[in-house]
Amino acid sequence: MPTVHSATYDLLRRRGMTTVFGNPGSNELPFLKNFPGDFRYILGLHEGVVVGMADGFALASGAPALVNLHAAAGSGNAMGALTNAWYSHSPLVLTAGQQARSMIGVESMLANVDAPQLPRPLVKWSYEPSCPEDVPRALSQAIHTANLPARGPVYVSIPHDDWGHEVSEETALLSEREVTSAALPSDAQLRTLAERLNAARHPVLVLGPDVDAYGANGLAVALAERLNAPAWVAPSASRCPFPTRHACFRGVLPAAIQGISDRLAGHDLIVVIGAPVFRYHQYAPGRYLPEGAKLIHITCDMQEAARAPMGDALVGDIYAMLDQLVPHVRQSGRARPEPQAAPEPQVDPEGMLTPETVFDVMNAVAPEDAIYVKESTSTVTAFWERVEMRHPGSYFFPAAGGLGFGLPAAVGVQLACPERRVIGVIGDGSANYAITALWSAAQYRIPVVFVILKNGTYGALRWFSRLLNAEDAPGLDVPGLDFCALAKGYGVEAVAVSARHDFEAALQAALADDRPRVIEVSTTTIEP
Ligand SMILES: Cc1ncc(Cn2c(C)c(CCOP(=O)(O)OP(=O)(O)O)sc2=O)c(N)n1
Ligand SMILES: [Ca+2]
Repeated sequence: MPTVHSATYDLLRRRGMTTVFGNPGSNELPFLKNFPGDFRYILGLHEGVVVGMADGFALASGAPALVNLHAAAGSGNAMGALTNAWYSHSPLVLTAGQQARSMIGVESMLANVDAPQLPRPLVKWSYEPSCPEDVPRALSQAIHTANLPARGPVYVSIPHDDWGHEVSEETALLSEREVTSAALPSDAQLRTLAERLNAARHPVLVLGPDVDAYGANGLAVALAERLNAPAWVAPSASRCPFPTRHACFRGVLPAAIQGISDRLAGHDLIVVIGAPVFRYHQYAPGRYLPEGAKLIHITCDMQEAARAPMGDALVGDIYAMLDQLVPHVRQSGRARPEPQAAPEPQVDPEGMLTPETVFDVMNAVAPEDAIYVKESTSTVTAFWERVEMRHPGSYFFPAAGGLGFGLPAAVGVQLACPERRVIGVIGDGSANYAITALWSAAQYRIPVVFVILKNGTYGALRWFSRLLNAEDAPGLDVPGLDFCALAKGYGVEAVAVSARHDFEAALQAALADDRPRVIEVSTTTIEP
């Protein structure tokens, strides 16, 4: 007779979920025993690293990823990383070991009291099966829930004395299921949408992370070229949905209400695709829309559509909708937008580099299909201006701004995409939230190039402190960090540089290596 243990591994195998990201406790050992030879376990030394690696892996592979955490304390450590996974529509299946069923009520050690409540509201679904026999079905429901639109993380708490229980032969039916969605508007809805685009005098596209997640970058280019319209990236960009040297490309919108209206002034139709409307950040009240503008929102997420403060919305599969829409959009007679001018090189002060120079060198040296995992908050604008990104899946940034994403997500992305090189571009503040990811990179020989921009401060907070008139706030500097010593302590070779040619040589050497490397670059601080 099959058991909960054998049925679960059969189900995971059938779904291709044979990589387990985890950090174990005693509650997890009955799940991990007799670990099948065709599975691999990627250990993270902190649950924030575990979920960050799984998040990068799921976002880059486009498939659900399995996470196995320790009960309450482990799941609690993962909540920061879950904020990003929730907003990036990351299909993570989090499992957490629970105390034995008879020991939960007395709240013995390692009991996850009221377990399904713990990860909310950062999961689509959260559950603890009412009996051992229901565990395989619950995991099947978790996998399909994570993967159906809008995709997102789910959580299943499993008592450790369930794994040996026998289950019915019928459980095998779970592994045969195919559950897919085909959310397409009606022909009439698509034609109405096309007519609005064809009638617009000055349309503009605002493209978000779900264009990249659905692999619809090429369709976004086709739409922009049909319309001869400028294409902005939606604010707080967590992915790159459009080639950044295309003539229509205009950069990333500011994350401020009035700032967006100012940038889009003069357009009569704003078409937002694959992003919420909008992921504002700094509080800068103003008009939601420029004078005379209407907004249409195309999204895979009904919550995004429902909560927007203005405009019309259409919910469906981003790729399928654009694929059906583009042929109905007439070729515009407007002139194609002019490409943006390349930014001027910066002059570096003695003994350090400007982030702009770092990015100019990175753009010159890195492979054209490199993948960037970014988490240096004050250098985002300079990065998008100077580093060219052409292909889908080229950029990942924490979708909720929850730091501690960059280092582990870079490891997960590289694990998912061994054929491309991953470069982590991490601030010296952010690097500390999940620094133990370096250990996992070393242990599993995952050749990420970690570039740590060392400006000795929380640069973005310096800017915010001026905006919020709190310049005397304490705790905004991070002096005295030695990332070479830290990296070596976790088994990763590292070098510190402060001159252009040294950084260039170090980056070339790191890209030629099949082991992870850290490059600590002394940089100035720039105003975001
Ligand atoms: C988990 C967590 N803690 C604290 C913050 C607050 N925070 C912090 C601490 C920032 C500074 C990051 O500094 P950095 O060195 O990584 O990058 P820059 O110097 O380029 O800003 S930006 C920001 O929002 C956060 N976003 N997430
Ligand atoms: Ca910094």
